[in-house]
Amino acid sequence: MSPALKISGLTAGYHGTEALRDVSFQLDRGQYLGIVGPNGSGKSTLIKVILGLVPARGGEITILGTPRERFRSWDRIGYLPQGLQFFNPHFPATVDEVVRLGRLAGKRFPKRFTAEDATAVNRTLEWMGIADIRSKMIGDLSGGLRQRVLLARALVNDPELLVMDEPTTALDPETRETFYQLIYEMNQKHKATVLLVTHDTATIGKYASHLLYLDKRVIFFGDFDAFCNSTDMTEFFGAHGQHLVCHRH
Ligand SMILES: Nc1ncnc2c1ncn2[C@@H]1O[C@H](COP(=O)(O)OP(=O)(O)OP(=O)(O)O)[C@@H](O)[C@H]1O
Repeated sequence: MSPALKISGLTAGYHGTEALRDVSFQLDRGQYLGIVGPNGSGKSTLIKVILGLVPARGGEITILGTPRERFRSWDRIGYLPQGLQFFNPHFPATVDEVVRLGRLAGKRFPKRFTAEDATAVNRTLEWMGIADIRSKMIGDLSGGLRQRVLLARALVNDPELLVMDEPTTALDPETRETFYQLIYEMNQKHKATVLLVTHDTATIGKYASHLLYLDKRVIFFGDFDAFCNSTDMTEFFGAHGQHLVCHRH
């Protein structure tokens, strides 16, 4: 089977700024990649270039076996953008309607809502534990519940690739843990490939199978054991920094 994602020699930037330099890595189906790195290290840019929201300057991207330029099956990808940045709290929609929108987004015209769509929406609402609030206006919910609704929207098409940019920043520690559990379940039970940008280095080792440490270029890419056993990484981060990522509680 083709890899979920293959990136070779990717470079990108904005006007005078270089954001990504010669980035290469490959993620196989079902792997869970944690993307970490300091502020401004290009993590969000990498996600946006993969999704075609920011143009690449050079290099190649293959998504689910198809070159990025020809990839059109966006319903196979679930995307949860950074924080709640694209969310307007006055958006006049119920929880149910927001999740339905995720279902309609992948369709061509005429965008009809079918019985199969209704089943997928119901199943996802149940799974996310938000079926009982389906008629509530999204603007009336707490940040944690709202984020869960947006995750439901990203998951309603049963995506093969789930892409998330710092999804837990607005959440309290308990809600954050529940959120990580839901994503982990998606990865383990549904075999979805996960790409998660996070500053939560102390938690990511518990869930992710692979780690990408980015600082415009790739400082490290590989599985967690390789990271934890790497003397290069001990030198780079210091033993304490390496341990913070490697302890798994
Ligand atoms: N729209 C933009 N226009 C111009 N420069 C940008 C834009 N977005 C990001 N940059 C710059 O590109 C570089 C990489 O930014 P990016 O947001 O990808 O980093 P990041 O690792 O996601 O950061 P953070 O951890 O703070 O979210 C930074 O120098 C940033 O200032």
